[in-house]
Parts: sequence; structure tokens; C-alpha cells
Amino acid sequence: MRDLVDPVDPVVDAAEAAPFEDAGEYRAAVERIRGAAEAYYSGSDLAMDDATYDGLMARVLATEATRPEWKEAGSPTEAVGAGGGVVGDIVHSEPMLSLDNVFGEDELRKWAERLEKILGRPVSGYTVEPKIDGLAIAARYTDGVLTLVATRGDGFAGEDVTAQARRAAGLPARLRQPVTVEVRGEVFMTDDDFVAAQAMRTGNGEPPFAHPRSAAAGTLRAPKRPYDAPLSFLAYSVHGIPEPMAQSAAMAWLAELGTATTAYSLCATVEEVKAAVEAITAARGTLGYGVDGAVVKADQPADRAGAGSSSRAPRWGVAYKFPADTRTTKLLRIEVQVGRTGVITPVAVLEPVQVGGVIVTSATLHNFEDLVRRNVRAGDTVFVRRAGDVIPEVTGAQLDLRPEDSEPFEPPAACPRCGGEIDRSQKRWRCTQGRACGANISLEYYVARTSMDIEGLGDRILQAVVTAGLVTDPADLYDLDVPTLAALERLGDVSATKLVNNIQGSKSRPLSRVLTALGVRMMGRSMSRRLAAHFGTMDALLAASVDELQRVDGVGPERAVTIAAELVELTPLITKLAARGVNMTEPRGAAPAASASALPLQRADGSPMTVVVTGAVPGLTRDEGNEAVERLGGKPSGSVSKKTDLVVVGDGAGSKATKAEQLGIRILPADRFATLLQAHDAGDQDAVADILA
Ligand SMILES: NC(=O)c1ccc[n+]([C@@H]2O[C@H](COP(=O)([O-])OP(=O)(O)OC[C@H]3O[C@@H](n4cnc5c(N)ncnc54)[C@H](O)[C@@H]3O)[C@@H](O)[C@H]2O)c1
Ligand SMILES: [Zn+2]
Repeated sequence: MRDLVDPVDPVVDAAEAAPFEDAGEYRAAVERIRGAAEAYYSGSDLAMDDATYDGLMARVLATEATRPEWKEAGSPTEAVGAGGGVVGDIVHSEPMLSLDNVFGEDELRKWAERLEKILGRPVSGYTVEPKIDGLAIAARYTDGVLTLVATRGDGFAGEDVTAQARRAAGLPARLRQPVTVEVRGEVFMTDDDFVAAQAMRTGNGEPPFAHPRSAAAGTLRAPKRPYDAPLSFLAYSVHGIPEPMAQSAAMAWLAELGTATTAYSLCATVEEVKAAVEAITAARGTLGYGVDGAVVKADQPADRAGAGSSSRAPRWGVAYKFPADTRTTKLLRIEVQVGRTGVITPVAVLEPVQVGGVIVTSATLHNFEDLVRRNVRAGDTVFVRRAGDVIPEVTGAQLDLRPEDSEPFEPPAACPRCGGEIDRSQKRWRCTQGRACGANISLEYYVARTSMDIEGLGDRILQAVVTAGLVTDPADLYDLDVPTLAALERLGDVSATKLVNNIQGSKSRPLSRVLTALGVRMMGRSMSRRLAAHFGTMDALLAASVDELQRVDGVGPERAVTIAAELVELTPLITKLAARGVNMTEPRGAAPAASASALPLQRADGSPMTVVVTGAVPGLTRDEGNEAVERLGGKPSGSVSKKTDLVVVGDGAGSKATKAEQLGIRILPADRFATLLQAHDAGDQDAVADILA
């Protein structure tokens, strides 16, 4: 996990956040937070993404620290769930609190140090659990029978959601022992159930859910609906027992009672906590449900009692937050792509945005039926979700922000590649030409000079062999013989022989050429060379996991996922080419040029440039801006001095920009910086060099 090995500024740090300069702005922010929290906990449309919410909250906290006289009674900074939870009439046996957040290893350490200071002794062990991205409930059992389920509400009283909660998988109607206890845990929706819930909901003419968590909240709080979206439950604490238990013992007991429980690790030291958080980070995305962090808790009841709680959150536990998996951004346009097999899909082209720690520039819109149902349009502010190693998806649009002149999306009437008819009999539309639809284009690409470099095989001959049905994919080229070609094109034996020799001769090209020739998306010439040099053989490349692909310079998570998916799709063709005798290895010593591995913000000697980001960078929060600097090989800094190498200046930049000018330090406009980041992530060395030239 990057944060742990390489600590950077926390994403949200109240001490770092800029306080509001006038009371009116402060009050407006408080109102926005209240509104957002209300929407968030009620399960209706999200008003903003979590990063924006957390950023706003940090500024409000900073303002309250510097201008305590402005602070309102009942400020959202002091209330459970910012006071946005729907209060019901079920009074909790003991308050259901929020958790304080830490972002990164440094803050985790500080939190643990503070806890030891409060206790005046070392903490006797921690548990680390995944932080399930759902909503908290309290489930009361009487003599082992489920009788009442309530939401967190304002922390003191919540709503009765017994009827809907009974349907949550993992929350048994009867425990295995006839005990009277209160079980608390998270109700959430798995990724698969979310897909099913979206279909049910839009199928009923209702707008889609923005996120699995709002789907879970909306479903749990819903009065009877004509459809029942599936819910799940994982327990993480037990209450109303005579003697408080260690957290680890409580989890074991909950499992014995028959409730589903979150996984946990028992850790003796902060070092071990770190490792456990790292393990959860690594597993995130493979769990099949949303995890927005890790929860670290003092294990022993004595430590918990010693630390106590504030009105909002316990001091004995903390949430280690992960980068958000859902963000909002602008949908620039909707492109229609035709795949190799003729599948036609809509793809969202997005203003770059960081989701789950990755810059995302495009996302799937699934299929046309779905797109029309979701009513997403170019110009919309959309929610983009990235769950682990899957292609990011647009889950929905923020309809209140839709531009007035926006137009509904028109699905294509004909195949955008060949103009042929579209087969709409299935959800996934296809060009009726199937594989033949793209044959000409992929053949031209295959034989091109920068690919397999097959001389003499021009458009005319390619067209002829395709039309004659002799060739549908590049591997078929190797079956062409002299008599066939000579007859077809009246080439004459000499020319036909030469052509066949050229085709056969291409079999010995290095792997990097083969990779280029396949026309893999997000894998141009220089990327093909790097992959070939790194893996050496096609087999090794095909066997590489998404993680292993990312070890190659310039391959970020988005690219790794695309390349892996593309290679799977291309495997039949690759096998066919290998069977024809096409070389699938890279000669040793064909390593890419050294410059390819240097990062853009490194000095000539390889040391990091000192870079100050001031003002807004499009698509990034300030901390993401600093993270981006690190990713590009630089060292982020907060102040401009003679030692600064580069200052990135965006909207709202102030004295730092002026100072940079005075000192004659190089200035890069923020939009250029965003483009640089994109080019770097896309492995486009030329564009990177252009921007920094
Ligand atoms: N986008 C928005 O408009 C918006 C609005 C409000 C809140 N939020 C998000 O919610 C966060 C604040 O939420 P909060 O105050 O509800 O608390 P929280 O999410 O920070 O932490 C407390 C909650 O964590 C949950 N949890 C999950 N797994 C757990 C485990 N293993 N052990 C204990 N608890 C576990 C419980 O529901 C508990 O109530 C903000 O940081 C923000 O990101 C977003
Ligand atoms: Zn077509």
C-alpha cells in the first residue's frame, strides 16, 4: 500500500485545510454538509462524492479551530453522521457512534501514541477489521430470536427497519444459542447484488442508485417496494452482555452464534496493525463488496474503558480510510466502440478524476439499453465507480447539475466501423459482420511497417483476399500460397512468390513487433517493447496477473486491467499465430531505451525535483495533486524557495505563484500538469517530453 510504505500528507487534515474567510461562507458550508449527510444516510441520490464531503468537513473543522466564535451549536463536526441520520423512535441501548478517520501511516501512529498517552500504558493488542461500506444497524435478539432492528439515526435513536433487515443474508432470524443480546454490524450490498438491484430498480422506471451503499440504505429504509433488492450483513460487535468481552473474543462468539462476521486480525503492535491494513488494502476489490477502509480497535475491554469516547466517536478505535472508490466528474462525451468480435459498446470519456487511487479517463456504460435507462448524457456530472481490478463504470448522473441544453444520447443506427447492420437481439449489440467487420483494419495494422512490416501487402491485395474469403484474421495470411495469390490478383508468379516470402519472413520478427501488430488497446509501440523486454515470451506475458503487469514502467492499474482483458480476448488469435510458426519471444538485449524508465519529475541525476502545487488542478484534490507529483517522481513541497524546481499553478493560486515568478522558478499551468499526468499514465513518452520541453 503506497500510503504505508511512503507516507505523504494525509488526504484530509484539518490543520492543513484552509479555513473559510467569512462567516457566511462557513455557514453555507455547514448547510451543504447537512444536506449531503441527510441524502447520504437516507439512501437518496448523493449530493457529492466522499472526497468532496471530507474536504468540506476538514475546512469547517479548520474554521472552527481558528474562529471559534463562528461555531454553531450542534455543528456537524460534533454530531454522529454530521447529524444527518434519520432519527427514529428506537432509543439505542448505548450510543452508536461514528469513527474518527486517519489517512496514512503517520496519522495511524499518532493516533496510537495518543491512545497510549490517554491510557498511560501500552495498548494490549489491537484488532484490525475491514471497514464495510454500508450502514450500521443494531439487531436485538431475545432468547436467541431476532425481534428488532434499528438504524444508527443520530447515534441515540434510530429507525425501526426490522422488516427489511430480516432479508439481509448473514443476519439470522434465530441464533444458535437462546441468548438475549444486541448484535451490531453493517448492512451492505455486494457488487453482484448491486448489479441485480440496479436492473430491478431501473426496470421499475426509477432512477438508478449512485453507489452500493446508497442502494443498501435506500433498500433498508424503503417501505414495501414492488421488488426486493438483496442485502447482506456482517457483524462487528455485541452488546448487552454481563461482562464486556475482548473484541477478538466477541467476534469468535458472534460466529458461534451463527451471524456472519467481518474478518479480523489480532495485532500486538502498530507494526502488525500496519501489515494487517496492508493485507486488507491488497484484498480490496477481490472481496466482492465495498470496503472503504480498515477499522483498528483496542482489543481489551480495559483499554476501551480507559480511553472512553467523545460525543461523536470512540477514542479506542479509528477508521483508516482508503481512497474513495466513487467520485464525481464531468462526462465529456459518449463514444461508440466496436470490439474485435463486432460487439458494439458505449464508452464514457471523462474529465480525468482520481478514483480508488487511480486516474480514470474513461469508463464503461455497459450497454445501450442500460445507458438509455440510466439516462446519462454528455455534459452530465456523473458518479464513477471503480471496484478493485475491474474497468471503472459510470453508475449514474447528478440530475440536478444537468446543463439545460443537454440532449439525450442517440444510440447508433448502423455499425460505426463498417456501416453495416446492427444485431440488437441481445443486450450486447453486435455488428452483423461479426469478426469480418474489423478484419480490414486489423489486417492493415498487422502488416504495417511499424508492426510486422510485410512489404508488398497493400490495401488492394488485402481487400481481395478478404473479399475472396481466404483471410479473416492475420494468422490466415500465413496460409496463402503462390498459386492462390497469383490467380487472385494476376500478380504473376514472381511477385506472388516474393509476397509469400515476405509474409513467411515476418514470422521471425521479435515479440515486441507481434505485440504492436495485434493492436492491443492502451498498448502502443513503446509499451509493446517494454512489455516484451520485461516478460521475454508471450507465454509469460499471457500468464501475468494484473499486479505483475503493473511492475512494468508506465503500466498503471487502469492500463493493466485493459491490457489483461485485451490479451484474454486475443488468446485464440495468438495461439493460431503461434501454430503458424510466428516467433513469440523477445531477443535478449532488446531492452527499451534508458530514458523510458526515468520519471518525468526526476532531475537528470535521478533525484526527485522539488515541486509545489498551488491552486486547483483539474480533476484532483490538493492532496491528490501532491500524490501525483510523487507518482511522477517528484517531491511535493508546501512552500516555494530557491530550491524549488517547479511550481504548478492552478485557479485560486495566491502568493506562492507570485513568489515563484519573483524567484524565476519554472511554472507549469495546472491543466498542463493534468495533461502531463494523463500522458504519463498512458505511457505516452513523447507527449510527456513535449509538456516538459
Ligand atoms: N458523499 C456524501 O455526501 C457523504 C455524506 C455524509 C457522509 N459521507 C461519508 O461518510 C463518512 C462519515 O461517516 P460516518 O460518520 O457514518 O462514520 P464512518 O463511516 O466514518 O465510520 C463509522 C461507521 O463505520 C461503519 N463500519 C464499517 N465496518 C465497521 C467495523 N468493522 N467496525 C466498526 N464500524 C464499522 C459503521 O457503520 C460505523 O457507523 C465521511 O467520511 C464521508 O466519507 C459522505
Ligand atoms: Zn461493423
